[in-house]
Amino acid sequence: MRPAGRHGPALRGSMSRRSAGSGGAMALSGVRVLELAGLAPAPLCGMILADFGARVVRVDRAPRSAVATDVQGRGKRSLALDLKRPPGAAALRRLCGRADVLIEPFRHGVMEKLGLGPEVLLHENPRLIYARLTGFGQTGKYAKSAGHDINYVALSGVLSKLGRKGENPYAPLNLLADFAGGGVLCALGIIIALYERTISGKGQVVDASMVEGIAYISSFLWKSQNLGLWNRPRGENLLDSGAPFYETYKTSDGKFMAVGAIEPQFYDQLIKGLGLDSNKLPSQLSFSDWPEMKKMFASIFAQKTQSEWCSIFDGTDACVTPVLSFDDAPLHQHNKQRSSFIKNDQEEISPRPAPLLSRTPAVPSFKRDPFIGEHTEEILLEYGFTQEEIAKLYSDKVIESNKLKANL
Ligand SMILES: C[C@H](CCC[C@H](C)C(=O)SCCNC(=O)CCNC(=O)[C@H](O)C(C)(C)COP(=O)(O)OP(=O)(O)OC[C@H]1O[C@@H](n2cnc3c(N)ncnc32)[C@H](O)[C@@H]1OP(=O)(O)O)[C@H]1CC[C@H]2[C@@H]3[C@H](O)C[C@@H]4C[C@H](O)CC[C@]4(C)[C@H]3C[C@H](O)[C@]12C
Repeated sequence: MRPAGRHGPALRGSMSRRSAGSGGAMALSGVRVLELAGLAPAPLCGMILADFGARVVRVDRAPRSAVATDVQGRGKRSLALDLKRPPGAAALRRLCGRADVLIEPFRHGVMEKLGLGPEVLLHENPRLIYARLTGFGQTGKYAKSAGHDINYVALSGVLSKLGRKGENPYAPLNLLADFAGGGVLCALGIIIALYERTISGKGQVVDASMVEGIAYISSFLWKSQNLGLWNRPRGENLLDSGAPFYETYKTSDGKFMAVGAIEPQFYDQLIKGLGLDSNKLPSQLSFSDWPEMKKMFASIFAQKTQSEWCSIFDGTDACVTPVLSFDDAPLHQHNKQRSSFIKNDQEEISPRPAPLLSRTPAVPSFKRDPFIGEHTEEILLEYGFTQEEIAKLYSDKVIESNKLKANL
């Protein structure tokens, strides 16, 4: 269990609770999703769908792994099922027969080995959206290779653009491939396929490769190659820490300010806020002067606290904002005014689902994440299994239930 947040009730109830009902049904209400338990990308994809109303069942492994690794289980229920046992694979086929979406997070070929490939499941349920979220995609030299976020960002070409002058390329945590190019784009692919199904009545396979996902998201970098924004070495360009007006700077209290004053009219307000005279400075886009300008800005930002700089720049168009910690971000006035962060029943703070729909917004669950196997029986009954069939699956050790722990 994650440490309880240190914040008061201010964040709680800042959104209507799903159990309290929030007027209209959510956009994905009624959509049945089966998410085969994976590491990080697929869990985010499933959580996005659950936040917007889909009924997401996470299919965990039985026998249960010691540690539940899905920290993105919000709004999901858990069924523990051994897919390697034929009755377990048969049970998943039955579940898929009544589902709208299947999300599978394994490397290419695993589902086929289990007898659960698209040919089988789409034959039995032609309306199924079969989403395959992988690092390298279902084909190609690396299709059966292991990998993680950094490998995918590297193969996409994007990693070569990330990092400061003179340093190695740097992957920003596992945000770009796992989440932006993986979980989020896979969810987009599923929604697009669901929309198309309203016209054709047919499902299809979504081949979500994280390499291609992050590459696609970086289209701006590719298509702006001729604008002169990226033709200098890594760390010497406009947006990759080369420019003094697109950088972070340390303040006297050891915190940081983020500066993004790109356009001349905003840059002028930055210079004014720093107490400088633009007539005595080099031109904003004088690349050769950028290193010295950076040193000058750094020495000025070091003279005041983060709060003092906020007093100077808040409300201006200088594009200067405080670099907030995870403790501070939920409490910042702007984020509080928009309820951008929520606190669940376990006092855990996390970001509100985005984007905010005006009429059918996401209403995230505030309950704790499910224990592995917590809803096994409930789900099987809901999907048409009889008590006798469930008892047989239990006795064959194909399924596991964790109901007791949940009731403690
Ligand atoms: C979660 C934290 C953050 C990780 C993010 C990281 C940076 C990433 O990039 S995640 C993205 C990884 N890539 C993909 O998802 C692409 C597609 N998937 C794959 O390529 C592969 O799945 C793989 C490479 C990720 C893993 O390969 P693996 O060989 O393990 O699996 P597959 O080939 O896919 O086959 C799956 C097999 O499993 C069988 N299966 C599946 N479901 C069932 C079922 N229900 N019943 C029975 N069997 C099932 C299936 O049949 C396949 O079997 P075969 O292989 O025989 O065919 C993590 C960061 C740090 C981690 C923690 C840390 O490591 C310490 C602990 C270590 C401990 O071991 C676990 C707990 C930890 C706390 C650990 C927890 C988390 O992982 C982290 C926090």
